[in-house]
Amino acid sequence: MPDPGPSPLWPSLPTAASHALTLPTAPVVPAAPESVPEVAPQGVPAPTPPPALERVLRGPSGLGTAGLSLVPRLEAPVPEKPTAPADPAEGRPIPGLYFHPVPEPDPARVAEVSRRIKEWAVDEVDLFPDDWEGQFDGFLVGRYMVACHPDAPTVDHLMVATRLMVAENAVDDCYCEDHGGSPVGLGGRLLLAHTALDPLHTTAAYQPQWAESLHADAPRRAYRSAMEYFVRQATPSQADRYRHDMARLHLGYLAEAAWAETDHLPEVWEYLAMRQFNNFRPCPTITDTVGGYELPADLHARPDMQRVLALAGNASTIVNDLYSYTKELDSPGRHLNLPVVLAERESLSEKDAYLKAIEVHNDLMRDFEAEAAALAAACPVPSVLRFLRGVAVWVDGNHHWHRTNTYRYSLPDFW
Ligand SMILES: CC(C)=CCC/C(C)=C(\C)COP(=O)(O)OP(=O)(O)O
Ligand SMILES: [Mg+2]
Repeated sequence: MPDPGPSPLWPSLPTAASHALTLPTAPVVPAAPESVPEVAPQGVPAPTPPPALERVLRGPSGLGTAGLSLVPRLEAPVPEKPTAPADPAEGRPIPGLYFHPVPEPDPARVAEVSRRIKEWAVDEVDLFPDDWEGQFDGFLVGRYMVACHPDAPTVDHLMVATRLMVAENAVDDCYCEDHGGSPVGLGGRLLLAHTALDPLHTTAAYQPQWAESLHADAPRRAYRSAMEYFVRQATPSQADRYRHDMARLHLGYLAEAAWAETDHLPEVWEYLAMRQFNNFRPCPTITDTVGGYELPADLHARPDMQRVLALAGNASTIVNDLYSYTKELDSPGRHLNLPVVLAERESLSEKDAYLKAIEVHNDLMRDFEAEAAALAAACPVPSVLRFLRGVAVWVDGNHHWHRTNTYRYSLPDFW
């Protein structure tokens, strides 16, 4: 595959902030956070931006602003042939995948987030039994979140994203997948867990039983606590956005489970529709909360913004399908992912299906970048620009984590 050349989104756009700095492109608007309810259990090429827009995207220039020149979004070296990584622990990128490398996440921040998240998991929510500790550590969530949110102003902001990420994975593992999960009865479990995010409002007689239920298992304890921290940092509309995205996620889990129960093999487009919901979307869409500012609700709701977010989530999620392919082949039963569905539905060899899935991913990435650039040009509001950049950096950080998490993922032997 030819080198993709400069990023079509914003050629040398600074994307990652030193945490000592505030991004200059959008004022940090610390809007009033949503209050915690008392009863809640406490809990291809895109258009080139015009010069003025490009200046905003790049941040300041001129004398004295060098320190504000944030880490650039690096270009993707796309190797024709796999190359052995300098350090085998770093993993290697999927040959032919279109992605942007990111700078190594700040090790001091990674260490602090890792320390604090373990403390939260063990002491605050009793997340896992002792024998799952290795898997918790191997998930490397501190590195993941620092890579995805380089503009977070403080470690506290990073922790908001990190707790949610851990909680989301706890629900997926314990309710849906290989830590006791099952499609049977999933709807009931997910709905009750969803009330940890979107509280039940009922009569005084029934409220206490509901509040108590949120402590009944690790996924609910994690959702309840992570959401409580989140709403302290988020505005009401940011919290509402997150609840909507999580409802989408749970709908996706349910479709996947229903198909597993009836042994239904979806068409490729049907699989892609399910995966648009069973998707990383709730993670990049909190980038403004984690960055300490707000993308106003009416700008978030714009159809062109919604399309950008769906494409970003879809590209990020197909990255997971590609990097987790061998792990999922080794898991019991048939685990759906894009290469598996392509192989079955389009009668392709495993290798050709995997290569086609890479192309699907690359098309999604390019569409995401083109649509984001078009939106930036059409609506050059500072919070929109910063948000789009935050989403793009999240996509890149997500790829970085998948590539480098060799504890969890390994590539198939297709090259
Ligand atoms: C963090 C978050 C919102 C996760 C929701 C859904 C999810 C776990 C993924 C999109 C990752 O996919 P998958 O379940 O296939 O994960 P692994 O391949 O097991 O890492
Ligand atoms: Mg997967």
